[in-house]
Amino acid sequence: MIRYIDDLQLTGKRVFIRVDFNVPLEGRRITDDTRIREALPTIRRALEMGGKVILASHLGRPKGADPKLSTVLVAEKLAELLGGKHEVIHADDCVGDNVKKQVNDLKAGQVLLLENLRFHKEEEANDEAFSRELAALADVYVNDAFGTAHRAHASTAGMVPFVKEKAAGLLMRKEIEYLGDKVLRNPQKPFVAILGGSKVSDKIKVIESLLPKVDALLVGGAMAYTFLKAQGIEVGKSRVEEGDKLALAAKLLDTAKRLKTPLVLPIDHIVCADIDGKGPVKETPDQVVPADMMGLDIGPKTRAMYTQRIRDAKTVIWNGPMGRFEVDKFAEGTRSVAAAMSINKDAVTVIGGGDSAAAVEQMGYADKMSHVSTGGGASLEFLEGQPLPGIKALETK
Ligand SMILES: Nc1ncnc2c1ncn2[C@@H]1O[C@H](COP(=O)(O)OP(=O)(O)O)[C@@H](O)[C@H]1O
Ligand SMILES: O=C(OP(=O)(O)O)[C@H](O)COP(=O)(O)O
Repeated sequence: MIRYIDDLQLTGKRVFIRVDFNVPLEGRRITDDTRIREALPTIRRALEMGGKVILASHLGRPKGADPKLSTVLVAEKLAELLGGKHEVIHADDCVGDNVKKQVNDLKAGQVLLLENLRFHKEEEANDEAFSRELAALADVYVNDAFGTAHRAHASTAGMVPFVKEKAAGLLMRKEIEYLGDKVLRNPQKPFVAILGGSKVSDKIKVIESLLPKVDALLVGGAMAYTFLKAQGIEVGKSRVEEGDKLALAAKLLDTAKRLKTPLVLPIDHIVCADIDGKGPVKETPDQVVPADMMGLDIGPKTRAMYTQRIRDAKTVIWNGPMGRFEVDKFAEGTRSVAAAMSINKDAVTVIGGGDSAAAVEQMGYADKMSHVSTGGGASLEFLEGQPLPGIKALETK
């Protein structure tokens, strides 16, 4: 059983909230603040409940203390997003006497954001002494960092047993509710999964786990070419995972056949000799990619077929773009899937993080989905059916 923040008494208590503020940066600019905005409900709730709020996150993958990856930038953005109603104090470390003093001095309504947890290598090593130091800052532990829940680190797992009370935050609750309850455990039928992106090897477990549950699995992106080649179809210069991945794709096609679950592949493509779309771009009449070309997006017939499947579904989960969407000429497949999902108001529509979440955000469809996960790797591992360490650590008997 997992308790949620609303189940606790927070008045006057030191509430340590593990958030995922690992936001994309360009120099000193945060290019997407979604993860900060998604943590606001939990932060506000903890403040309303009278807690002394301590926030902790990693940012990037620093080797030791790296000023370019200081959470100070995030503190500024957070203060702005809180509408100037709460003072956000930045601590220049995440453990030590200074931080302890800052925690003790916290006043009602103030928020303390700790320095990047990964400035200490002990965070990723899940070191016990470091975990105890973090735990010593808190009366209550709240995990709202779904995006990092697949990591067993000090702040997501190690420290939890050393804090008196523990609970999940509101974002964590939303992620578990959509990805777990509404998709994995109790999907309304027809249930359609759409998988794209580039690597079959990264998504193999998700495909295996979803095949017995879905009514159809639609494949797009570079991954489709590994499946087509495994069936002996000419794919030209398209990106393919060779060797044992072809055998793996063939095995998955067999599994789908045995389960009588349609594993649907593109029936036409947008092709070009150049991955960035320099040179002529063509539509193929069928599944075959010309020898000197690459398949870079699904074609119009495939778009229509996938749109129809999505239109008839009651649950849709999508992970991975349908083509090289970063180049406008190859973005139509990804856009049409996003559009079809956004129009189907009768369905639960869930985007499984990563590139597809970035694509729907960029294309303006994000607020039309039932849920857009804040986790890339985490949502994939969740959909594989694995218990995530950050969620497991919250379980009570
Ligand atoms: N047909 C294709 N050919 C080459 N690259 C592709 C193709 N389809 C998708 N991609 C690229 O795959 C990348 C995403 O792959 P991946 O990392 O597996 O997805 P995700 O991050 O959603 O899990 C994107 O950069 C996209 O441009
Ligand atoms: O951004 C994250 O993962 P994601 O890019 O897979 O969504 C998380 O913050 C985890 O970061 P990590 O992959 O450096 O452990």
